[in-house]
Amino acid sequence: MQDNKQTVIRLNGITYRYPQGESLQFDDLEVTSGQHTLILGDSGSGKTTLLHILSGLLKPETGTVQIDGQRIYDLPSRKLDEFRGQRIGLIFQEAHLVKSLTVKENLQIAQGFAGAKVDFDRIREVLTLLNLEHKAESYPGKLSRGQMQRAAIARAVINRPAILVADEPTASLDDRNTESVLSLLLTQAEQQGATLVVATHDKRVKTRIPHAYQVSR
Ligand SMILES: Nc1ncnc2c1ncn2[C@@H]1O[C@H](COP(=O)(O)OP(=O)(O)OP(=O)(O)O)[C@@H](O)[C@H]1O
Repeated sequence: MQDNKQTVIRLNGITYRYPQGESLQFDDLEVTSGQHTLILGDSGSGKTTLLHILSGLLKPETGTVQIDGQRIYDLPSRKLDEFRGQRIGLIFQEAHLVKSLTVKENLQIAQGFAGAKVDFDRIREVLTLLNLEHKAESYPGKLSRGQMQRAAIARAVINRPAILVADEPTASLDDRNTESVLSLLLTQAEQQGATLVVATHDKRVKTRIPHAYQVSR
């Protein structure tokens, strides 16, 4: 049911070098709306680096990153932060929820970062979708691992991003939890109209997301 094929991510001529590291080079990539994509590659090949680059967190040494047609590194940093908050939902290995804030407050600040007004109806809706409404007033330290993961997904989707970026979301999960996290990500992406980009080594993920991009050194 894809009614349009707009390009949501376009990477051209990307290279990056960490201080004292070797230069990482990435093939060009184009992802169209709804074309969920796996980022594959050996350990250390640069998958996390690429996710940071396409999310506006790490400026590449060369090349351009376009999200929804916007060259993101042409934006001044405040605008880039706002753009990221609006268009990109990030789910990294550590949940990075603010520990001193409740789950609900974490979602409020995510709305604030995107320059949006706090929308309690939306917060309630997302918490309900992710089966977390009973944890709205809990602090992250009081959540189980699975609840923490769902809270991270809630925060990632709260602003209805065009792109959902997840780094190894199933690492160290058993088959059952892998299946449930994958279903959650895919369902959330479908429901929110987002395109999913997932970096993984996990063979179990490959069967669910056929479009793949290979990172190699
Ligand atoms: N902060 C950093 N400072 C210096 N070098 C780094 C830094 N982060 C990553 N690197 C190096 O950059 C290369 C790519 O790392 P990256 O984390 O992107 O790989 P990856 O494919 O995500 O690996 P893994 O699958 O093991 O998580 C590696 O050689 C790594 O050692």
